[in-house]
Amino acid sequence: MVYSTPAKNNITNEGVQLLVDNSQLMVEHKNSSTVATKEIFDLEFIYGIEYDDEILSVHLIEKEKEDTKVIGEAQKTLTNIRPQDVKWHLRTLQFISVTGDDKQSLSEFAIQFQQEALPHRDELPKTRVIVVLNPTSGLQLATNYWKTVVQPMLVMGGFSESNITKLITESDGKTRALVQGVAQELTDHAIIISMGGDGTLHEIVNGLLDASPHCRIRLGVIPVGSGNAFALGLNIENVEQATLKIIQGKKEEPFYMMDVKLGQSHATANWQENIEYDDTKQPTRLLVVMSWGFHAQIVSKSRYLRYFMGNKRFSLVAMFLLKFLQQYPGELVLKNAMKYNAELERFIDMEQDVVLNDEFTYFIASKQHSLEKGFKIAPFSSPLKKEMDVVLLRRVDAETLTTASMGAFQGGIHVNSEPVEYYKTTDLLLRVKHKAELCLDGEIHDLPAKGVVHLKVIGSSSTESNFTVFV
Ligand SMILES: Nc1ncnc2c1ncn2[C@@H]1O[C@H](COP(=O)(O)OP(=O)(O)OP(=O)(O)O)[C@@H](O)[C@H]1O
Repeated sequence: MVYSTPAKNNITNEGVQLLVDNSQLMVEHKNSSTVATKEIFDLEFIYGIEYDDEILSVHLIEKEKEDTKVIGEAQKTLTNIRPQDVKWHLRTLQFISVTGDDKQSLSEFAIQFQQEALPHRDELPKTRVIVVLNPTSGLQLATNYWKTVVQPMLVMGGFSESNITKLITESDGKTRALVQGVAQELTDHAIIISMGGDGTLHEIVNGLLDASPHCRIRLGVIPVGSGNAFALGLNIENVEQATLKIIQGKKEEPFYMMDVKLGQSHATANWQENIEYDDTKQPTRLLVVMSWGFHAQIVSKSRYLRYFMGNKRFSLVAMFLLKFLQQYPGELVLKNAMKYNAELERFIDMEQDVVLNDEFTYFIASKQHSLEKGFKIAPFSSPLKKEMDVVLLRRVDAETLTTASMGAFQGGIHVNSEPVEYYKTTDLLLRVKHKAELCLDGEIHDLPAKGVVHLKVIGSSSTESNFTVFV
């Protein structure tokens, strides 16, 4: 529906015509010349609309101009190939009526405009919000983002300050128990917001599942970590956009994770049927990745560079590991698998279990398409789909692995090249020959020789749990 009103810019006093059409707000400037210039704002970027004291305020997020510095193809290396961050900022437009007679028109416009742009606005003041903030994630900007962006947006969007509780995470896995405690007291439709990276989200989701509250819980993911793979999997790239999704509440979906069990099997035949699982450990569900070999080594060796180097640390450690490239012997079983066929550009059902007994150079099982911004290692993976994606390379040299990694940084084109094997599965078993380090959602775990890792895809909404994520 199209509706409009005359108004004046509250700061410049310039006369304008406000018009909403086709999910856009148009502000037509009535200059002294006969030609009116127009500014257009998509309603999807609006997080607050107020009509107060006869002033209409429209709060929105806006993309800043991108730095257009382009690196030529030939100059691209693993250390300079990462994409630049696109910055966003908050902006407020303010309008008043032109004459006393127009007041009615402006206030009616405001009501209609709010109903269209923010249809869930009336539910927000009574909604309970728990923000779990990790001040140490990524470049340690979470606290600053909370004060300058997230909290002001939530309140302006309609949440009540008295219904928002902020919890600060604790180190060494203690956040999981903290969230478990909080989740037990939550009522239906409460929102839990993760303000951290994937490690923080991992603890929050595991804590929620431990509590298994019988009410519906809604998860908001605000990426302030280094990788932010889960947020990227939902195409959420920045703090402003993530907060907007929670306020607008347009779409919420259940998501899928990988339930992981660790064990050991010394059996020579039929080892998959003879695994001794370590039942002393708490259940663990992965939201992002299980890796072994080259990738797990990058994560392991770059752990202590987190605060100093941002994501460049991964490239630096990768360059070093490529010089001393190792192969990792093991046995892999993928059940209900599909394999990517680059020529057909689709996955093909495998009639039988995929069984590989070989030396692996690179191995990841991922629920997300990108492990960090730009690094699209499993291009068709999604947290909203029932499969995990497995990307592997066997017995390759450093040059082949470098080419594949560069392909992942170029939109995921590596999956079209011969040495890269790309599968989808719901059930995976891996037995390593030698003692190994595994990366489980960014944390390093030791596996003994003949150690087994078993991954199964599970959903966030089931008989035991019921939670969704804002998408
Ligand atoms: N208050 C705290 N002090 C020190 N460390 C903390 C604190 N709270 C959480 N941590 C640690 O932060 C780590 C998780 O960080 P998180 O994953 O959110 O950020 P990141 O590693 O920068 O991002 P990503 O996982 O997306 O790459 C965990 O190791 C956890 O123990």
